[in-house]
Amino acid sequence: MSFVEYSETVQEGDVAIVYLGHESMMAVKVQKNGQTQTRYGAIRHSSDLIGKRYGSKVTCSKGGWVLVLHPTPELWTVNLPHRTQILYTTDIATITMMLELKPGAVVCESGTGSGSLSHAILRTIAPTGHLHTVEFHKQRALEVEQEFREHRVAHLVSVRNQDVCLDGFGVAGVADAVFLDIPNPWEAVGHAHSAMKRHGGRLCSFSPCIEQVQRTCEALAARGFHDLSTLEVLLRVHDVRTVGLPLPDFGPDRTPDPAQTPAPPPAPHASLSIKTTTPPRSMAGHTGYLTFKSPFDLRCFTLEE
Ligand SMILES: C[S@@+](CC[C@H](N)C(=O)[O-])C[C@H]1O[C@@H](n2cnc3c(N)ncnc32)[C@H](O)[C@@H]1O
Repeated sequence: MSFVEYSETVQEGDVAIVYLGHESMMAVKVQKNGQTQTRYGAIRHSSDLIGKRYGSKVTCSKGGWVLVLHPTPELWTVNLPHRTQILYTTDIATITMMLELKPGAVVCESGTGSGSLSHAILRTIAPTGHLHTVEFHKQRALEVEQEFREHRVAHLVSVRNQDVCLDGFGVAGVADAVFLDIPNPWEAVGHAHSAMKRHGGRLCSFSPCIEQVQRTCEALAARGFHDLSTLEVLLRVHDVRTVGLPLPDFGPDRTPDPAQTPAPPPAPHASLSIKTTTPPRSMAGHTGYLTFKSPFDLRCFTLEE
């Protein structure tokens, strides 16, 4: 198992996702003689997991069953141990698209936080790209490094335990894209500029507050970044369902019938069954503003030296 390569069967040392239901999953480190308790009873790793195909149903000790799933960055995002606030898949998808991430890309990121975005970046830039990620909290940097090893993506990422505003990303002139998720991104704009390839690249900064966005835009403009755009991603998921629509009753048919037979009475409570969608009654609200050096700029831009 690796987060960037699919395997057919569960092996000792894998991180598998145990799926009890859409709202109930957990990441499990598969260990010889290990056990995991669920509300359906225990799962014994040696007999119930190791050697089973990913996607299999596994029966727990109390008779209920769960599914054992191959990990993906999306499943990791909803199951990872939270050490910080994290980015979720709706924002991550937009960031990936707007930064034009693809296999082989070199990306700089700070802060690493809980590694939610990092895993999605790694899956996208594998097998030949590289992520340089900077986290100034020592324990968080160590823990995420350990996870990258366990998820077998460590060869694609360098974790640096330093302050990105003071010490930058530790690389110069290599990045196709830079991503910032720190409280004071305007202080890291100069280092983002130095990390990028000389012929340019893409930048995104995530901030929850509009005052942070304003300061970041000022710093970006002062550094020669142009065509800035800020967007907010709000997802509305509509419910697709079947509804019954009552048919109107227009009374008996009064057109003359040549056969003089009385018109049949309308069917009582006639209704039509159709598929339709209903908008959500509530939805996830604001997460943050994403400020980009806009990819809609068709000119090839050159960073000012
Ligand atoms: C909100 S979290 C990032 C979450 C991450 N994007 C994710 O999806 O898991 C912000 C992280 O930035 C780190 N941080 C804040 N300022 C920093 C700086 N100047 N240099 C490096 N890391 C910094 C914090 O320690 C924290 O772990």
